[in-house]
Amino acid sequence: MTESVIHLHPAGPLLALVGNPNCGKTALFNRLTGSRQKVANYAGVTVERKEGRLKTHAGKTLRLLDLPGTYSLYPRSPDERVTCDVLAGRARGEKRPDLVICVLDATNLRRNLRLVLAVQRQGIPCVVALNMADLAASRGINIDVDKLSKALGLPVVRTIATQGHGLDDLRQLLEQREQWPAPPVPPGNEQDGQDQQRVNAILKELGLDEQSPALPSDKIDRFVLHPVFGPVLLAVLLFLLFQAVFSWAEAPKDWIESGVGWLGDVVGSALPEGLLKSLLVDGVIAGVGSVLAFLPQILILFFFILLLEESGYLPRAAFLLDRLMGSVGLSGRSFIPLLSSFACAIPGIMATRSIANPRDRLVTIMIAPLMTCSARLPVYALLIGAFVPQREVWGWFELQGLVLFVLYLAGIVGAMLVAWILKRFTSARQVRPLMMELPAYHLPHARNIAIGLLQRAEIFLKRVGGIILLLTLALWVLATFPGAPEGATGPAIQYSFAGMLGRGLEHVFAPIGFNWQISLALVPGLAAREIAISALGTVYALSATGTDAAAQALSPLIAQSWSLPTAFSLLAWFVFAPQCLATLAAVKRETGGLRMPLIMAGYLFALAYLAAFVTFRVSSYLLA
Ligand SMILES: Nc1nc2c(ncn2[C@@H]2O[C@H](COP(=O)(O)OP(=O)(O)OP(=O)(O)O)[C@@H](O)[C@H]2O)c(=O)[nH]1
Ligand SMILES: [Mg+2]
Repeated sequence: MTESVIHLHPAGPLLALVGNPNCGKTALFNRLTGSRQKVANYAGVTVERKEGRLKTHAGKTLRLLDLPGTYSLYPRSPDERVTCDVLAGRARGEKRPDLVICVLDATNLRRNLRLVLAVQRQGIPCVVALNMADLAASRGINIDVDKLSKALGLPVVRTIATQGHGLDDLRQLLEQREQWPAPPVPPGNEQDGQDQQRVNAILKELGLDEQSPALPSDKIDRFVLHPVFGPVLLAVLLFLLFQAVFSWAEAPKDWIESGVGWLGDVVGSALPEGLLKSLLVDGVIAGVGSVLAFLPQILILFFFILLLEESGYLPRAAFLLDRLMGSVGLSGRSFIPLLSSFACAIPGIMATRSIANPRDRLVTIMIAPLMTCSARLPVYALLIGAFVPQREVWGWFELQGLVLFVLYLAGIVGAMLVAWILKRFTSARQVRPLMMELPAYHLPHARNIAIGLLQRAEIFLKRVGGIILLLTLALWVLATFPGAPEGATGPAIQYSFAGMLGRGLEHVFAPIGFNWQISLALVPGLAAREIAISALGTVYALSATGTDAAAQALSPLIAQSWSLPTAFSLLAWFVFAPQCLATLAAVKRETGGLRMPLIMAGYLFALAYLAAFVTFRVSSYLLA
């Protein structure tokens, strides 16, 4: 079937930011449009085109595109392809840009200028933003803007995107269409070596052709990338992270829990016995409130992730792990997508677009959900809080943090095993050296970290107030109706739809030690992992007999009613189970079909059941 596409472009000129990875395009984009797209100190942060609007002083609106970074216009990976397609006018539903803003990293003109020449050759009007002017100056690189402008035949503006310097000049340039020059087209083509000669000539003219001196970053790297100290440092960093997730979160978590408990008491005693009270106390407060308590832990996790991202450490870690990942048929390239998956598998799966090799990309997508995403954290924290005693081992390790570390490790080891097995089934990988840029180290800006944390809190609270609330309420309805028959003895929930469903599922899950409450909570938990917690909160609140039906903290409740093997088995289940529909949808989008998400769901469920079964049996035997 042939397909015809009608392009409907919004009116007005279209501008696009183009440049090498990590030169500050998104930082500029955010400043110019007031957006809050992700900025971080490694190559390959932006992997799709993002549109923003820029208001001119005259009141006109210009559309501005932020694009993935690229080294050349010969794309090697799906993210680079996005940029090349936009420049060639091949992007779906998008016209060719009317103006390209070439963003240059002033500290590395040699590499950055080549892309400018390639863009010029596309024949699109072009202006240059000479970004990272502060870093260049601090390294003693002085660039004569007028000379550069003359040499290229293009207007050049010096900018510092992080501080907003030079943006007024840039805006002025963007506002006056008359000033957008059709670029002089350089001779030859991108690959015939002429460009490199021209770049050399330009650098010579600017007096920048000598080697740059050793940088502070290089000195730091001698330690960070050291074959022995490097991995030790990485292990220590990760280990500290998990310790902090428990020890720092303790106090704020207690506050939230007692706040939720207090609210439950107040609402419970203010309302008369009845459906409304049950809805608010058992459904909203006991259910959703039990998830809310995990906000501090999530923020601490993200605090560390943001620090790693902003400092420039991430690509170094990728470098350190390249060998290790090579042994299971992956490369260090997969490290950043996998690490992003600790936040959430979806951006992780998107980030695989920067992997050039299609097979590596697919394998990385398939194992990304095994990385412990932040939605698992509440589940782990709940069970660890309930079953693992708070005490120190070997002097100063918190046992709870240690168990959490082991759970994260289990996910990683599982992922590596799966990658290794997939290697057996797919054609051999050509071994290529890892080519990855190591950006200069930055001290993370407190403001950026604060904004990042606020965004995370917002995402979490929106989830709590959105899908988690919705599904918990749906569960409350199912667990409340139909009511108990005359003369019933047990709590009403046993006679409800949810009770019946739970009892039915219990047959499936009994071999791995799950009771009917857990089996039931896993159903809404398919949509998102934390919902299993709010569902347990509601189910236990509704199961509570007697008069003290006020919202009780979930943790002591399950500590009383579950056996230790059941808790371990549920943890093992959550390490593997694909309890997240949004991830499967993302896999469908990125692989272009239902095949991969179905295979993924199948293998993950099988693995989860197996792991939970073994865990349950072995721990029951050992603890008997
Ligand atoms: N010192 C300094 N840092 C900057 C400047 N502009 C951006 N940065 C930092 O450089 C890093 C990369 O910025 P991004 O905006 O994410 O870069 P990008 O070009 O969008 O990168 P990709 O999306 O990976 O292609 C971040 O850590 C920014 O904070 C600047 O002018 N000066
Ligand atoms: Mg970007």
